[in-house]
Amino acid sequence: MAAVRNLPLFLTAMNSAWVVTVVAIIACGLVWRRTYKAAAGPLPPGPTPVPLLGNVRDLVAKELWLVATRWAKQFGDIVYVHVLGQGLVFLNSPEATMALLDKKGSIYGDKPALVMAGELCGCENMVAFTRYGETSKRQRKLLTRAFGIQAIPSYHPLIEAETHSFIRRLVAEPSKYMEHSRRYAGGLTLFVVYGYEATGSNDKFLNLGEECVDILSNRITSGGGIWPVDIFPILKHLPTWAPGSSFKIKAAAWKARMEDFIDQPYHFVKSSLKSGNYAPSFCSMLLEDERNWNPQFEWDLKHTANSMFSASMDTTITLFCQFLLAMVLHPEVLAKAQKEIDSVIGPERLPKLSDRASLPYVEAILNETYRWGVPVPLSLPHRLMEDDVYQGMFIPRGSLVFGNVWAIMRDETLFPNASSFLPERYMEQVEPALAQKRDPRRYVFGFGRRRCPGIHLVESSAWLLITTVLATLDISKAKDEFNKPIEPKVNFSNAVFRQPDRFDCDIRPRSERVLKLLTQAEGVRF
Ligand code: HEM
Repeated sequence: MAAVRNLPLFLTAMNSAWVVTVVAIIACGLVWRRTYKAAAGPLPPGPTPVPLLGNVRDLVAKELWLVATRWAKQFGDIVYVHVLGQGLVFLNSPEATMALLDKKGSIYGDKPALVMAGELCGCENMVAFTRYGETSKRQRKLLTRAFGIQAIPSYHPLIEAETHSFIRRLVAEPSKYMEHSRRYAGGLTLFVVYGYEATGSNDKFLNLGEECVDILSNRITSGGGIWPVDIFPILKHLPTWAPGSSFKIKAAAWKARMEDFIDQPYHFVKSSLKSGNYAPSFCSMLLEDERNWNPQFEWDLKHTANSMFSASMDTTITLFCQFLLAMVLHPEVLAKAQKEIDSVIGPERLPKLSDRASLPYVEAILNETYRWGVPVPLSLPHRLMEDDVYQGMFIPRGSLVFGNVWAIMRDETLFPNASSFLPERYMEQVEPALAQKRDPRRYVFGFGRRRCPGIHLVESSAWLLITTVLATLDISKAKDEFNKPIEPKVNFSNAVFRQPDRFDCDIRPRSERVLKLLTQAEGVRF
């Protein structure tokens, strides 16, 4: 997906003679490759490519998932396109995603090699960028120990505390809901990962973390993440005085900030551990046994820990904003959920994670928020490590494979009236096999060996977040000067996350009693 966004720009920026030469070389390679591979079966169907450039013109930066889903309707479960010979495969059904990304995870578990983001900007050891192999296996092992389902209850008290702080900030400045959700996601991750409690919105690590997420999302991957040096790695050897080498100077500056963010919070945990004054966290849990303190282990730990901040920010903000939007558009759902919460929890306390089993309608809202909101509609691409064949179709090694979560979550046969927000669909009793197939968690957290390791943390934190919002706040459309409701204008400009751009809404506390409960909860840390 990343490749796609930058290519037209990239091509116009290059010297045209050079482009023609390069394209010709790639085309020869392609022709050879296709002839050679014809025996293995046809490529999966897809829109007709133009000679040499492939499907460059078919790919768009904005809401590519809509285009990919139109292809799914036209060509079926699996669609193949290519850009300058780089294959992109879209898997559009539960069956295709499970058969390939899950069941054949050992050959579909790689990630694309990005010279700029990885090697030059220092992100190559972030979990989401790590190539499949020994490093990624060691990182995943650490993540499973600290974020496996059995570890999550130890984070419950801090999830509750961060949720209450978030609601207090929302009450104080409702129009800044996006900033608050960013602060919530960052604060929760810093605490869970490093045991570091951010102080206010001008906190040093929060600021550094946000600066790095900004560098990553808005600079390194702003045009889609593919730079000329990713296509022609030889460019990395350009001296910094040479024309066209400014990317190297930028990369060096960004890398320095990334390294600060890898090192500084990690040193904080180590010195807190030495002083004996620390809050339990992902790092402290793994560092408590000093026998582990060898260079390899510490290197893995600090890079793994650092990956969590950027991985959790946009996903968490997107999920919250989708939930908020659903409540603005569906007052009947909000009212029904509040009725359930009031009857189960009553007016004397705030919700707790232990209330979960007693609130089936709230559970249905969370399910429907994942499904309707689809936070990462094309998931993140996996790189196929060996040639493969699926239903007689040949998938070349090196293809970037996307699970088209959007197409699955909008499949009318699985979800009648799929574009409507209807939590009731998750209240119906259905056969266990169908319930499993319709469970949005199977898709929205990615696939196979790269599936999101934060899922169990999100399951608790997102549930408490939406339940506490429902219990304490009224949400509705904003009003104009004539007191007429303003329809929220919804636009999705982010290329990877389906994060609604800021929209108008009205958020206010449900009652004086709620404000009192929130004040009482203040200062109760654990
Ligand atoms: C609503 C919240 C979240 C959603 C929807 C989400 C979704 C995803 C998706 C779709 C992927 C790509 C999986 C793939 O390549 O197949 C991913 C990867 C990842 N997520 Fe999450 N995520 C969320 C929150 C979090 C949180 C809170 C953390 C950490 C505390 C986290 C840590 C990661 C990491 C480290 C990866 C990279 C895994 C790898 O490549 O091996 N995520 N997530």
